[in-house]
Amino acid sequence: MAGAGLQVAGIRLAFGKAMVVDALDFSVAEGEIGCLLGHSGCGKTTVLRAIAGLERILAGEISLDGQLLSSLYRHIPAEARGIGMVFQDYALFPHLTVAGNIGFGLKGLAAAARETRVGELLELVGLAGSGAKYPHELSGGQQQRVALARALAPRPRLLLLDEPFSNLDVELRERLGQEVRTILKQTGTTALLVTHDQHEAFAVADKVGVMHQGVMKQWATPYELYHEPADRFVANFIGEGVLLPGKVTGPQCVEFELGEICSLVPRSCCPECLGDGLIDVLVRPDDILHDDASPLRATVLGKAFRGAQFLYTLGLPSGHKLLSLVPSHHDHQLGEAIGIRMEIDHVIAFPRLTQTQAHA
Ligand SMILES: Nc1ncnc2c1ncn2[C@@H]1O[C@H](COP(=O)(O)OP(=O)(O)OP(=O)(O)O)[C@@H](O)[C@H]1O
Repeated sequence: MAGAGLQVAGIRLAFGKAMVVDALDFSVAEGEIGCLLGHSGCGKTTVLRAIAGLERILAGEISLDGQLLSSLYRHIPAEARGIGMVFQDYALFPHLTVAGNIGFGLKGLAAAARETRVGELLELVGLAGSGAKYPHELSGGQQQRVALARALAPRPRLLLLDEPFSNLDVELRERLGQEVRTILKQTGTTALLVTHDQHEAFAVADKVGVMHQGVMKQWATPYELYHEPADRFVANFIGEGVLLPGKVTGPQCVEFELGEICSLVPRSCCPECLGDGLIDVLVRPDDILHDDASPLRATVLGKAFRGAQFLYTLGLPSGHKLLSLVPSHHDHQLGEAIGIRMEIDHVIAFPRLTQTQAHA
């Protein structure tokens, strides 16, 4: 169906005189999982609430499956949008059993059909046999599965998940994130997740939007965000890495302290686009390999143990720092000089900021 899924086009939201979100665009195709990712206060929840129909927009449009839900002149009430929600605090009814909670939104169904649907959902979220329990008898992770089942029961056109795992410990968060993705894919549910946790966004979503101060910096797949960040903000926000000063030396080549790389150079860094050819090259920890035979040396300034690997902070002769992921059996001491080699597949670089831009 044309226009199936969620379309958010140029929306603006404000509280009083304070503009919170402006000119925000993105779309989530039918059956796809989208995610809004950003620091606290960047406006993620406000956008989610606008889509749910809990906030009015001042400009732009929100449509679902081709139906206009919100504009300056139109506001379909939340309860008529066919949208399900899962919140951080589960928001289960404590006096209802698990089955009662899941069946809550199915009042229109005959008792037998309701019971069948509740049974399907209990099965789907791995809680078959727990229908007669009360929420307080369940763990946090189980309660969140009940909340998910309750939201999915009426077969919503769109499911919104607001920081759904943030009350859970890290390990469970990761596992439940994977499970929720599997369940949403199994049921073909179109969904939008809000989180400030990058790992969660990458584990659950097909497309992730990085938001900053109410603006969408980039809406892309996790792979593209990591390997083709649209700007410095996204490059710094997603993953780890450092920017090293360099220079464009040809249509496809850049040179910096670690040597010369000739590969596809970002369009914004083409020689004709830059007066002085000065750029900053992004170097990720996985771009730097430890190699004793390499003439390129760096000093170990710091190291963080990550189980299979160490994340080394290395000092270059120029004084610039680098990060490198090194297998953890290479246990070097602070202050030791080690050989390194770069293995950069494609260049991520940004035009060097002028002094005014850098201080803005
Ligand atoms: N009801 C409100 N009245 C006034 N200002 C609000 C209201 N709700 C949110 N804000 C402000 O709008 C901005 C965006 O808030 P929002 O909750 O959308 O951010 P967020 O990215 O979801 O943050 P968090 O991850 O902390 O929930 C913040 O500056 C916040 O203080």
